[in-house]
Amino acid sequence: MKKISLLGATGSIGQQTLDVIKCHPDQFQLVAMSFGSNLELGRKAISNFSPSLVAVNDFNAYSQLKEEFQNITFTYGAEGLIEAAVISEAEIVVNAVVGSVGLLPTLKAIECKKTIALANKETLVTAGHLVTEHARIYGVDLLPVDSEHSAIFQCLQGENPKSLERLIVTASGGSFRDRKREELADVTVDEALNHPNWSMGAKITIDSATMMNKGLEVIEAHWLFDLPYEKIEVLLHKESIIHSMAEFHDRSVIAQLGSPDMRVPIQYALSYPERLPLSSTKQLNLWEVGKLHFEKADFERYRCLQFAYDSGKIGGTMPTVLNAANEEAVGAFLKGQIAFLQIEDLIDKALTKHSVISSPDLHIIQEVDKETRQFVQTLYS
Ligand SMILES: NC(=O)C1=CN([C@@H]2O[C@H](COP(=O)(O)OP(=O)(O)OC[C@H]3O[C@@H](n4cnc5c(N)ncnc54)[C@H](OP(=O)(O)O)[C@@H]3O)[C@@H](O)[C@H]2O)C=CC1
Ligand SMILES: CC(=O)[C@@H](O)[C@H](O)COP(=O)(O)O
Ligand SMILES: [Mn+2]
Repeated sequence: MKKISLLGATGSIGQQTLDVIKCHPDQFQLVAMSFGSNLELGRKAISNFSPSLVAVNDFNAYSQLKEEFQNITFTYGAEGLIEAAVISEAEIVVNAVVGSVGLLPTLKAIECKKTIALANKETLVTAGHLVTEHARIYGVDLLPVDSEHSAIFQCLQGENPKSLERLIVTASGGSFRDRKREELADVTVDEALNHPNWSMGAKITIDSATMMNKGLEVIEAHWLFDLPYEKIEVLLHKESIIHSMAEFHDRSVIAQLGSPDMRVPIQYALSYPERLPLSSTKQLNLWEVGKLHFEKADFERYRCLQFAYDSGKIGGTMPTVLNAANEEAVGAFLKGQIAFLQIEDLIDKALTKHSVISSPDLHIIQEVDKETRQFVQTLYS
């Protein structure tokens, strides 16, 4: 029985993780969970899984639940999130919170030698060098949940990492893939939230529409698979059937395919190195799909992709700025405070202003994250 602590239980990945746990009660047990403020889903998860510890970010939600479930331990705020990440009963921590708030609990969980099933890509973007170094020092596995990285991880099983030549990360193109840049000036939040293939949380869906999601994933791949940016390519593939590919030095290319369903990579991270059945996911019949399409990524159409490659290559605090500026700009767009194309402009301004600091420690990362958010806020408020 693998005992799991789930950070971000009320989100899109969190809910699908609970679904996987429910399908395999003989394999997985939820011992702790965290969420932000979604009382309804939080309450439901507590009733269904009876974890021994629940961390709630919102104080009112925490107070209410504490009254309702008197045999469960509740904790709240940023400290609470860390308590859930380090709980001694858990051997695996699924990090499914959104944003760089996921960094500290990841580092603390690694220090407690938990296996990390990582959905929260912002953690690796903002401080990939710290997280991977920590994992190496403490001898902890960082298992990818993100579909592209899980695909690559699956393609690499049994292979010698030295023979890996190139990673090909596929991209759906997001909500506006059939529109030209000139047609994006007045797009609405609802239109941007309408992803063609995946049902996901709001922030990642907007990232997918700007293609920042793919940029973040390139940086995530750099850290997870230890490859230089020159060997990581993005390929537009609108069906999201091939989840990514690995090319080896004999020019063999191995791909992982499947119907788009995040429960597959979530379950693989939880069951690794085994595979478990997942009969509720749709079987892939390529005759039903008919054709698969591929296109070269266009860096002028998708400026965020260029920002991400540039920041990743510069390294140091630049990816921290990229991530923090993006989180702020996407948050402002979702609240109707800026237009869609301003997301790119705000990120561009934050990157241009920043003087990079190399090999930053945690304190510097946190300071740069905070300063970047404050700077971006001055640009639209
Ligand atoms: N959704 C997907 O299919 C995929 C997601 N990912 C990545 O996984 C991560 C999660 O994405 P997704 O599930 O879509 O996001 P959601 O927005 O759906 O869920 C985020 C979760 O984090 C919680 N949360 C938000 N802010 C805080 C905070 N300050 N402190 C504690 N908890 C907080 C939310 O709680 P509440 O809602 O209760 O406030 C919720 O449980 C992201 O990094 C994303 O990029 C990667 C691949 C695919
Ligand atoms: C499901 C998943 O892993 C997302 O990150 C997905 O890849 C988003 O789709 P895009 O390819 O449109 O960014
Ligand atoms: Mn992805």
